[in-house]
Amino acid sequence: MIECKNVGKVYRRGVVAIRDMSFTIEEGEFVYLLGASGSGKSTLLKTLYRDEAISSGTVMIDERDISKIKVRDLHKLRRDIGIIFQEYHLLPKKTVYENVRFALEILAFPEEEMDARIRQTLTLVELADKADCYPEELSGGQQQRVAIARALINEPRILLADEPTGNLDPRASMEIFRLLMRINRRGTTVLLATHDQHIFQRFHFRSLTMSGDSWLLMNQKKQLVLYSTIIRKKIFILCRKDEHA
Ligand SMILES: Nc1ncnc2c1ncn2[C@@H]1O[C@H](COP(=O)(O)OP(=O)(O)OP(=O)(O)O)[C@@H](O)[C@H]1O
Repeated sequence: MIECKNVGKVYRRGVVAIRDMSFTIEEGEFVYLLGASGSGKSTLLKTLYRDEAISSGTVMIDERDISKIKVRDLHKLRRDIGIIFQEYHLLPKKTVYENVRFALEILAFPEEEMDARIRQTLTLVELADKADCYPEELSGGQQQRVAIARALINEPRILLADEPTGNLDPRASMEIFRLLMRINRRGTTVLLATHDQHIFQRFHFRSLTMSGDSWLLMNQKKQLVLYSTIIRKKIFILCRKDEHA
């Protein structure tokens, strides 16, 4: 479970990226963070990964206050969290297989179990047949899937996805969204930051309407499937497990 209480983040020069944000995300949820450019989505994901320290409030992950984790113990937190970005950050001189293997080497994963784990993960992201290719031989969507495989290789309980489709065309984006949903159905909590509201239409949601302080999203049976709260003009949308199309 992820619990943020009154979280604030102020960068140098006094730039306020997050102001007094509170929410809870249960294990296994699929959470969309929808918001305009500059609304603080990336900052929020970075604070959950402890890549950025928060300025105020508390972030608890599985009842651990992550601000209190010592730098030398950060790897323990990050073992439970995978992260992907708009850019794929693959090693260009390593094959798909080697890129994913490298992540396991860093984690000092048992050598004898590596091959099975890598093959299994490449199968999950539907890249088993590309194991020997180099990144430059892959499409953008395929490169992102390598990045996803690398992020999932240690079977983290949480996957943070920061605009993973930002460089992709609609079709490749759709494949990535579907893959993230599949990963979520296997039990991984997914936080997806995007400013792409069209994904909801593409996933056959019926309407996204404004009601008072909240956005409501109905499916084709007019059931409420998403809700959101507007936090200081920033849109924050939660989608509960198994409720997406
Ligand atoms: N390292 C940094 N130093 C100073 N200010 C920063 C830093 N990173 C982000 N900001 C500022 O914090 C605010 C939120 O930025 P952030 O990148 O979190 O937004 P975002 O919602 O992810 O935007 P986008 O959709 O464009 O990626 C912006 O005003 C940005 O300029």
